[in-house]
Amino acid sequence: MHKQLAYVSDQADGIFLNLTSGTPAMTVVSVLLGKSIAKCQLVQTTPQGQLIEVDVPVDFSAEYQKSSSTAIAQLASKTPSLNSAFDSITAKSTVMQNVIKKAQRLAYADLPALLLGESGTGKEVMAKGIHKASLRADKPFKAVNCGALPENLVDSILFGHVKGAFTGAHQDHAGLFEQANGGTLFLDEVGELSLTVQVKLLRALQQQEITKVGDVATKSVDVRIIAATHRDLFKMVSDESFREDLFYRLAVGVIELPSLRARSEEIPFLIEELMIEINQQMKTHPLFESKNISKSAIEFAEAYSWPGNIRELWNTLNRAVLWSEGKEVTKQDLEVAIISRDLTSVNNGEFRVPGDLQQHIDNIKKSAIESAMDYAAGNKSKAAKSLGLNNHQTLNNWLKTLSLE
Ligand SMILES: Nc1ncnc2c1ncn2[C@@H]1O[C@H](COP(=O)(O)OP(=O)(O)OP(=O)(O)O)[C@@H](O)[C@H]1O
Repeated sequence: MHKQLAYVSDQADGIFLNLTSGTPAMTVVSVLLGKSIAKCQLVQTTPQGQLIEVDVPVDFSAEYQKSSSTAIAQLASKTPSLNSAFDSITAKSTVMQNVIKKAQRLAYADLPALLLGESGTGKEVMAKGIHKASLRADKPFKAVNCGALPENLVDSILFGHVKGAFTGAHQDHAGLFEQANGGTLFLDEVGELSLTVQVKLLRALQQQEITKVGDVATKSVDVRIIAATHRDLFKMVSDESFREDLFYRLAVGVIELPSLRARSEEIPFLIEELMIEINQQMKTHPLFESKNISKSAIEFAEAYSWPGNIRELWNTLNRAVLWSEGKEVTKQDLEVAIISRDLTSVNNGEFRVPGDLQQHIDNIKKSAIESAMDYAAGNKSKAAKSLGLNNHQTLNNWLKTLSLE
């Protein structure tokens, strides 16, 4: 439309723009263009089919024209640029880019969101992104792990309490709903909530008000809920361990975070970013030297299944950087650094231990001993103590068996 108008305005003596046709967003674009670039006469159609002139008493300066045309170009483009709120989320694969586009749309809509996905797939970072991209960005973001809420304190943690409500309640306490008022409350692992708490949560969401423990008055709260779970909530609803009414209240905008294996093309980019972060973090350590990672290690990482997803990748890289001997993290360093449940996992029906388990244990021991000896400036008793060993004799045995002497 921008191009068309610019072309027509060169040719014609006068241009009329009818604001009635199209969506409200198109009307806004027409007014902006008509009052700035092409200086059109704005008209609209009456219900009787007549054309009447519209008076829009604004004029845009040349300065504004420049910025408005960028904004118009963005408005008109099919794929709006991604909000910087999601910058910390690596999304190189098509599947992740689509997830972020959905999340961005959801952020603007201010609806409850439900994030599904295996552990470590980035549900919490996504919740933060949605909050930052929303109109609530300058209001609080509070997060709670529902799986870690003690049953006897859950009311107080979520809804708060007044002084004297129970033994130990020495002063009034604002619960998470009140602390997040105006902003977002992230309910992580929502599938872990007991049925009793689910009822209380549902009530707070339905009525948009809370009652503190020990209080009679209610308080209105305006909180956007983003819930997350690695559980199959649909199944939980069908076997009645999760309330259906609460499910439908939370599952308005559902976003599924894909596992890392489902977006393995992203692994090299993630590794690159995580290595920069790890090197940066370790910089303060006096014995640390910056490390890079070999091509074969990256290829190994791309082929590995990462059951713990990005969290596991991050932890494994940290361990590999810490224990690797050279300046480059090798495939073997990475294999050795993979611990976690994969050690006991069954692959293709066969028990599989990635890498050499004894080698892995020896490497950990060697590095720990070397660091302890550095720290103790060669004093074996001090080094043994710092390693948690009972006496330096045990350290001597270790030094011998690991050929460090
Ligand atoms: N796309 C991504 N880009 C970069 N880092 C990411 C990405 N997704 C997740 N991470 C990082 O991976 C780690 C795990 O992410 P997060 O805690 O958000 O996962 P989660 O799905 O909420 O896990 P859980 O279900 O166990 O709570 C964090 O350190 C996070 O910063």
